[in-house]
Formats: sequence, C-alpha cells, structure tokens
Amino acid sequence: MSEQTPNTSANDVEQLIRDQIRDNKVIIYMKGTPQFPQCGFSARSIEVLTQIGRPFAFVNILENPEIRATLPKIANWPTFPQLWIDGELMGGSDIILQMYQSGELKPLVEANSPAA
Ligand SMILES: N[C@@H](CCC(=O)N[C@@H](CS)C(=O)NCC(=O)O)C(=O)O
Repeated sequence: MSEQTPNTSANDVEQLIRDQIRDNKVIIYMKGTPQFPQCGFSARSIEVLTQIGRPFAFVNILENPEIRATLPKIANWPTFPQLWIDGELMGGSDIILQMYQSGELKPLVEANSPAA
C-alpha cells in the first residue's frame, strides 16, 4: 500500500483529488492509516482490503483537512471511508463489506491492482 501525501500548498484541492483517483486505481480515503485506522468504519474496510491482499493506495483525511472538506462534495457522499476503484466511487464501509460478501469486490480489486 502506498500513502498519497499531497503537497498541502496545492490550491486546487479538487484537481488534486481527481489526480489521485485517476492515478491510483484502488484508493481508499480513510481516517488514520491501514496500520492504525482511527475509526471503526475505516478499520473494517481495511480488514476487507487486507483479506483481498492486493496493493492499494490510501489518503489519511485526518491529516488532509482540505481533502476531508472537499471530497464529499465531489463524490456526493458525505462520510469516510470512501473506496474508489478505477475512477468510480464504490461507497463506504457498509457497501465495501456487502460487495465483499457477495463476491463482487475481490475480482474488481484484483482486476485493478496487480499482485505486488
Ligand atoms: N455508513 C457509513 C458510516 C461511515 C461514517 O459514519 N463515517 C463518519 C464517522 S468516521 C464520517 O466520515 N463523518 C464525516 C467526517 O468525519 O468528516 C459507511 O458505511 O461508511
């Protein structure tokens, strides 16, 4: 997994987010880090991604307040975590879990993230 650490002086946060989503086919916006999630919803989502076992990018929105404020508007999704795959918002923790349990999520992640 690779942490996306933007230049906080970037004045176009929206463009920054769009670049992150374009450049990282599997990316999760979360509270904390995969090693130390700081919210139960983020922790549950990371458990799922860890089970799938493919590399993914993440952004710790607690360290990126501009992204925390801007992404919900772009995504039309008010909360975190947010999992984006191939430029599309999958959803938050509930949906991630549902998609995993239905067998939908694993092949989608695998198709978008080669084994490390
Ligand atoms: N049902 C949501 C729950 C997520 C949620 O409620 N997240 C809250 C608490 S971590 C949140 O992001 N609030 C907005 C914020 O803290 O900026 C999901 O499935 O992801």
